[in-house]
Amino acid sequence: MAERLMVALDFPNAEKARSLVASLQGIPCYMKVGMQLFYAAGPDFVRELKDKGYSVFLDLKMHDIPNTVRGGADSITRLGVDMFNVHAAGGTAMMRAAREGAQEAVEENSSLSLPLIIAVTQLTSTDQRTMNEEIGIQGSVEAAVVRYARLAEEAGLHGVVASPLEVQAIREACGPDFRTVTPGIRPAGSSALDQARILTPGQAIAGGSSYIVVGRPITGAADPREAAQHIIEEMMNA
Ligand SMILES: O=C(O)c1cc(=O)[nH]c(=O)n1[C@@H]1O[C@H](COP(=O)(O)O)[C@@H](O)[C@H]1O
Repeated sequence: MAERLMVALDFPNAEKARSLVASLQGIPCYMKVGMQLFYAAGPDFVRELKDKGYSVFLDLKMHDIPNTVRGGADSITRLGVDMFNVHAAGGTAMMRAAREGAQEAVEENSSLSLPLIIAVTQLTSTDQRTMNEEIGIQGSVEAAVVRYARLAEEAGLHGVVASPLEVQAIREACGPDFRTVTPGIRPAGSSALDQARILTPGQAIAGGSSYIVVGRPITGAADPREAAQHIIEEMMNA
């Protein structure tokens, strides 16, 4: 079950991230490297995690013209990561380009395997009002997420990032093999902070999430190891 927990290493430097990783030693969770850590510590830290045996999700949320995303996906795949993401809002041509870039890297290097390529739908910090009034997408968040999920599937991607609240609708639209990666996870009693569409770890797993992404409830805990173990227990009992 711990393999379905992705810990978001949102830290300003390698030293702080390394210390959190050390505190979780022996727990076979996925490690997620996002913009803050990657822009500071770069590819070397990703390789360090791979050398330690971790599965790595490189969360850089690419959103650019297809040619640029194809190149980005090629470079990311050469780092040997297990998963990376792009924004579904970039459209199917961009998502296809991400897949092609990753495939080209694998074809040129037989030691690599194709990473899971995942499309971000609506950020879990976005609520209904923001989506309708600011972003300008009408209808429910669930409908918008499902529409993006269908586009991602059509483009040959392996799954989506969404809130656990939308997992059932995504599964109905895209089937059981299509991965759902769900941030917006808050253990009972912990603060939502900037997240808008949240569920507990147990609710997310019971609802069918393939992976749950957890950052501050672990990284900001007084005892991160205990917090992670608690979450894994809750996942197992779900
Ligand atoms: O792609 C992501 O990982 C992501 C997408 C999304 O819609 N919402 C979201 O919170 N995330 C990431 O998931 C993590 C959630 O962290 P916490 O809110 O601290 O648990 C952060 O690293 C976010 O960048």
